[in-house]
Amino acid sequence: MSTKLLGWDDTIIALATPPGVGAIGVIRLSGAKAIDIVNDLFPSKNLAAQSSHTLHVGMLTQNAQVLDEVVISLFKGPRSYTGENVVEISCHGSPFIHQQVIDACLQGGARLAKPGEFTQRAFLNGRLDLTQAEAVADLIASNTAASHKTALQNIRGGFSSALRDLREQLIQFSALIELELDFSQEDVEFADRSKLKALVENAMYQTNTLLQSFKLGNVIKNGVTVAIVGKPNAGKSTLLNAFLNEDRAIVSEIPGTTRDTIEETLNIDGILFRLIDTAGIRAHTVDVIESVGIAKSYQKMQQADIVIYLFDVHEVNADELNTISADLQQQGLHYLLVGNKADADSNIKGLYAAIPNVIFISAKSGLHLEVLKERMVDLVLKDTVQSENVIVTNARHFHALQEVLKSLEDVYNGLEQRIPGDLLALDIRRCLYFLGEITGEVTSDDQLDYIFSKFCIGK
Ligand SMILES: Nc1nc2c(c(=O)[nH]1)N(C=O)[C@@H](CNc1ccc(C(=O)N[C@@H](CCC(=O)O)C(=O)O)cc1)CN2
Ligand SMILES: Nc1nc2c(ncn2[C@@H]2O[C@H](COP(=O)(O)OP(=O)(O)OP(=O)(O)O)[C@@H](O)[C@H]2O)c(=O)[nH]1
Ligand SMILES: [K+]
Ligand SMILES: [Mg+2]
Repeated sequence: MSTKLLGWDDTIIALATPPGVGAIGVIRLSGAKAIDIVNDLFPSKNLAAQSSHTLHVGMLTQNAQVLDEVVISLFKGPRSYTGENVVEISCHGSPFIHQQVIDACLQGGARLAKPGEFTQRAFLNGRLDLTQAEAVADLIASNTAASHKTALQNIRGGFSSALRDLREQLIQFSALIELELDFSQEDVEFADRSKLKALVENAMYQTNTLLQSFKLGNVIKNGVTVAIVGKPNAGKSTLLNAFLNEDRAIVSEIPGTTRDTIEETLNIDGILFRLIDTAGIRAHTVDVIESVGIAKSYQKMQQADIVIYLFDVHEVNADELNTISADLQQQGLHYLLVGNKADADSNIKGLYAAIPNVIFISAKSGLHLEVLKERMVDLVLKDTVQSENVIVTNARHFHALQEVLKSLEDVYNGLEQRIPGDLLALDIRRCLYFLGEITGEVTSDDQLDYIFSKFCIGK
């Protein structure tokens, strides 16, 4: 594996716990000199002589000056997270102490770790494959039970093993083709082409399943943006507040109350919705700030995964609603038409007959809010594959899998057209190459640096 990385032999150091005051702060070192560097600051014991996975309490001391009373954890390579010597220093939770301890180690020969560098080393030492390393970053960023679950599943190698299955099928295919190539002089078709076809079809099916899981994966990882749009006074801000169960946005009977967009998150059934309350849209306004706000409403609407078009049931007729509906549809938006203020006596029945998909609510009283939530979840899950299996959550993996599928299609077409085995072997190799790109078997240093740079420092 790559050893060209600059500073690969260095011993690195970083604060592993969040900066700022906590009860305890953990400073982590990894590298060949980690134990020696800390040992020089730890007079009460010879750490180099201690076994791996042991704890040691004592004073951390530099130039006869005590820095802190600490607990030292020893992990001797290769039995550690990174596969190198790892030492963790648990200090008292003062940023001042952390800085002093880190400075003392820097003077002893360590250097500050780059973001993700501990995990990068774990990867380079074969402790994790790339999908598992990326899942570590996802786990840290996870903010719903679902995103936590998929990240943890991927750290344990769920996605890797799905790829391994795929890989084995392709290798089996290659082997059959190679066999044929060995006998090519005799001009025989050794490999049973219908068997080959079945193998490729199965691989295509598996790749497709993984690709289709990405839509759900993306939802799980990044959430769903929901723009609440409509005319002034439709009750958009009231609806946002009802969703959040708090007075987040200003509500008033004055049209044009909301000027700028307001964004808040809401977890419904494990899906993270990013709700955006927008300025009410009206055709004619002389107010400059309001018209800027309206422009922004349109922009948020275009970018949203889901649009809630909210209207006051007393202020709209069926014709107008049909026009609005057609307009949203034409823009290719996923939208829900929601009639608000259905609490008071109203013309609901007429509207309902006109447009059966309308959801009637009262944002003010909370009437049918649960129905709306259900419809939002339905809309998200509508075209997603429900699966207990592996879910692709990473755009990099998704794009590589698309390349895998393309190569498989080439193989399939090649079989149909009875192209020679050596050409088929090339397509298969390309396929294996893209699979290897996902797990990190074939990657450039630049690509790795890019992936790990998105981690936080100390990870
Ligand atoms: N204190 C601490 N907690 C942590 C981490 C860490 O680095 N330090 N981790 C960092 O993400 C996670 C745990 N990951 C780890 C993975 C492997 C090993 C390790 O020492 N593995 C050895 C020994 C196993 C054994 O003896 O049972 C090995 O696999 O050989 C340690 C932590 C979460 N909690
Ligand atoms: N009766 C009734 N009144 C409501 C309901 N929802 C909102 N309102 C009232 O409608 C008025 C406008 O509500 P807002 O939430 O400020 O409306 P908005 O769509 O955010 O308005 P702008 O920000 O100005 O575009 C307020 O007086 C609310 O109390 C409802 O379900 N029933
Ligand atoms: K208003
Ligand atoms: Mg408002």
